Amino acid sequence: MSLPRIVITAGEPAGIGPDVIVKALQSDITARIAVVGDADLLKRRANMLGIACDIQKLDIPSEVSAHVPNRIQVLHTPCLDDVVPGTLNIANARYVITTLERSASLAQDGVFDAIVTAPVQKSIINDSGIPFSGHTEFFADFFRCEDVVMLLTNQKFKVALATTHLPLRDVPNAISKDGLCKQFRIIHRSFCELYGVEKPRIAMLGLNPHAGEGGHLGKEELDTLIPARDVALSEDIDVSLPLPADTAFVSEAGKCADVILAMYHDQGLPVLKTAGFGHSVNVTLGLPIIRTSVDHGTALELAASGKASEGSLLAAINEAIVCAHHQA
Ligand SMILES: NC(=O)C1=CN([C@@H]2O[C@H](COP(=O)(O)OP(=O)(O)OC[C@H]3O[C@@H](n4cnc5c(N)ncnc54)[C@H](O)[C@@H]3O)[C@@H](O)[C@H]2O)C=CC1
Ligand SMILES: NCC(=O)COP(=O)(O)O
Repeated sequence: MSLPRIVITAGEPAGIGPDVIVKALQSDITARIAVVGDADLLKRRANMLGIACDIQKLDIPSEVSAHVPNRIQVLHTPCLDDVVPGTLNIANARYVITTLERSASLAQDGVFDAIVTAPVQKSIINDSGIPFSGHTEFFADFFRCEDVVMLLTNQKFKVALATTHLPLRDVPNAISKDGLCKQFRIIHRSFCELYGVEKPRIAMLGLNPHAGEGGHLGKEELDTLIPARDVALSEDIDVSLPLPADTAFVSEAGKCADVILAMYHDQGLPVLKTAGFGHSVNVTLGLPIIRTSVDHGTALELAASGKASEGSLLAAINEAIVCAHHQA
């Protein structure tokens, strides 16, 4: 394929999104790259960090050219109010959503092959009156996908989540046999298409301690997880019996698997982030486009300090490039 075309969204303007973008784009990257965000904000943040870079406004998105270190092509989308690094401004919440909508439309129109997102502050978007639980759910809605799967990946683990951004008390009711079956199919198909794995092995974690201890510590394994697995096996999708989550990551079954499916956000992600925070990537499986993201949040306290690492953004851009080549 010709050079993959990547669009990066600039994220929460008061956070470290602009920092990690100007830092990451100092590197040589083999792709066409444009940033959707406020060009003046990026210029100011680069100055604060002492990074000399050429910020070029790009009027026609399809004219995005090959990336050159320290040159940033920007699809200028102005902030709506002042930006003070580290201080959230509710008046800019709508700007953040506009950057997501613009990137999604461009990807939908085939102008870009992949969207890479810098972090947003979910709370300020909600405080502004816009319901928002995450990029994953936003892009699923935008592309009208009933089911998508959040996958985080690094050198050591690939962890998919059966549920994403919801209160812990709502988790058991959000896990259903049909829902799991759809997720198994999405994971299976995506690992074949995006990662070239012929028959992906999915290690499924139990929801309850000791995977329910034969029904004595919770019934979800018997009533929901195992019946969903039976359907998967009948479709030639390789899914394990529910593994006790506390040891799954160090067990042979976990180590041999291509992907571990955790039942909820904080069951899987602390393990993955402990193993590789700063170098992990968040990928949304099941969208009609490629979408990757950083493994971290807005880290407001680090904005404009120069201390935010661009490692995860570089990994997310690289992952998008690899996926784009696999899909070509
Ligand atoms: N992809 C996204 O849009 C994500 C957004 N968030 C949002 O970010 C906000 C803050 O979330 P937190 O839980 O505080 O997580 P956080 O990732 O912003 O911060 C956690 C810790 O990691 C450090 N850290 C984060 N990124 C770093 C980097 N690039 N280099 C060096 N250190 C870094 C921070 O200083 C802090 O100590 C929340 O609103 C959350 O919803 C969180 C995760 C992902
Ligand atoms: N912990 C992952 C996270 O919060 C990022 O989610 P999303 O915004 O990529 O959906």
